[in-house]
Amino acid sequence: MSPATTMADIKTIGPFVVGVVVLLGLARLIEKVLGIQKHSSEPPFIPSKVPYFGHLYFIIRRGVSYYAELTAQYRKKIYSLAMPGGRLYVVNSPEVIGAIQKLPRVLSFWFIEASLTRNLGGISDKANDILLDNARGDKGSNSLVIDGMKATHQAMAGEHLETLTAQAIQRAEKELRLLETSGTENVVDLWEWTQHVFSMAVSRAVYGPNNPYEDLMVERGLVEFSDHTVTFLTGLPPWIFVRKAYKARERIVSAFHQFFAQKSDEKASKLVQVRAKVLRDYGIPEADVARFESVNGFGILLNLLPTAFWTLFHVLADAQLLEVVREEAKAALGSQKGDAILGEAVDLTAADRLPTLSSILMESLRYHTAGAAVRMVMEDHMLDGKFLLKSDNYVLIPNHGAHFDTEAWGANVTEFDAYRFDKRHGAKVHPTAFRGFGGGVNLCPGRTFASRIIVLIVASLVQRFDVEPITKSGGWEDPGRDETSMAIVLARPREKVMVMCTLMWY
Ligand code: HEM
Repeated sequence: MSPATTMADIKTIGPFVVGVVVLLGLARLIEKVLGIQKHSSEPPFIPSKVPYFGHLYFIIRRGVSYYAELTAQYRKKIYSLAMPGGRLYVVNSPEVIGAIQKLPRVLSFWFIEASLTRNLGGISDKANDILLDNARGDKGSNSLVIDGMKATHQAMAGEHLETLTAQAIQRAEKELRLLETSGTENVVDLWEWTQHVFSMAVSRAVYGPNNPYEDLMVERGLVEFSDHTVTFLTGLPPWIFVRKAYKARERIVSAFHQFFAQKSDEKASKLVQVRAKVLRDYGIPEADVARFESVNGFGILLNLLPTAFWTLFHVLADAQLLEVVREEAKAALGSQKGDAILGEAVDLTAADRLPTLSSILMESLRYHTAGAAVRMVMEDHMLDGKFLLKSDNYVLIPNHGAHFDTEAWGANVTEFDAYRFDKRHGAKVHPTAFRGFGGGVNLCPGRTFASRIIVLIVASLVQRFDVEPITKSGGWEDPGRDETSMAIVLARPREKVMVMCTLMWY
């Protein structure tokens, strides 16, 4: 290197280095003045290269992969990250998750659900005050969120579950028939198709004959809206920062305004009726009832769609597995041409006789996990007598930690094992290591409904169609994972999967 080049380098790099040193010094000073007071009993604090702002910066830039990296590097069951305004406790071990699940009121999900609805749904101040009243649980055991959850669990069980399942598969059957009648060979984008079929099936079952999601703009609008969840939650005006998503939300809200104004809820499922009743009993203004329902779309649809996609993809992409599933489907639904039709006559208990498909569904949830559960610490608490959690901070449970824990899942934890959840293959599932449907009191009330319709619809599809990939290699190719959505617990496919569907019976 010549002396001239060295001088030039020093001239350019010099001010940069000075700038970095000044910024680091400033950050250290800010940390000293504004930083949190750490307690020795709190979970160990992970250092950051950049004081005060470092962890926050990497969380915003890298999302869940940042926690995965820290977990691999420090190997802690639970650790703390100091950040502006507080700390984040990150949990990685099924054992600690078990302790957290026993404390739903101290480590609350319901409080978070109540706090987020204002910005997400754009509800009025009056509705927000009612929603937050006793959300901390210090005025007895009733609140809008808790009573709404109780009603939801009841409306998703027993005879209501049967009705929901029957209506969902009948609506899916319409889409399968469309595929049958639009030619013997059809080119389909598998992710687009799966989203449409399952969105129609679930929303028809939930909202009845006047289902607002039958409008394609409303159906697609939910994804546009949910993809900008984080911006909505910041409280920044969405009509300026995420205009398209804001318009999509308002379109959904307006569709639900019309839905309730026309009393379509009276023809909808028990779930819609009881949720609207709880809101009205608590005095929520009618205009806000539609806004609450626009956010409910997140819970009933967004996780279900990628679960259905990955279940279908793994069955189709493995010829041996496909044969096993076809045999199973024949035995469960019947072997005659008409038996795989999901009409009124279909026996819903067939869903319980599809163990390989059910195992593939669960393994899809484990393997493609991308999200995290969040809890608010409502009061200072010594977790399991070992770790002090300070009030008004968040606990984060990135599902990846539990789903890829070698102690819980064994040496093949990084492989997709279709039979991992199949009891006939000796499956023994660790009670808190599987987070696909959450756990404890916050266990997903829609899990049986979602699992049943996915296995029944996939079973019917593979009995009626040959599905071949359209790729250069001619074989199935992994579409990769899109983990950008903060609203869901598993990844969506990153690349398109184009397929040719050929009807088998004609
Ligand atoms: C494959 C589809 C689904 C998946 C993977 C899924 C996943 C989950 C997960 C992981 C949680 C726990 C969240 C946490 O603990 O932080 C949850 C809770 C919930 N899910 Fe689902 N869900 C699915 C379908 C549904 C459906 C169809 C409904 C419709 C009723 C639903 C309604 C709910 C509700 C209301 C909760 C909150 C429960 C509570 O806080 O007590 N889910 N779901």
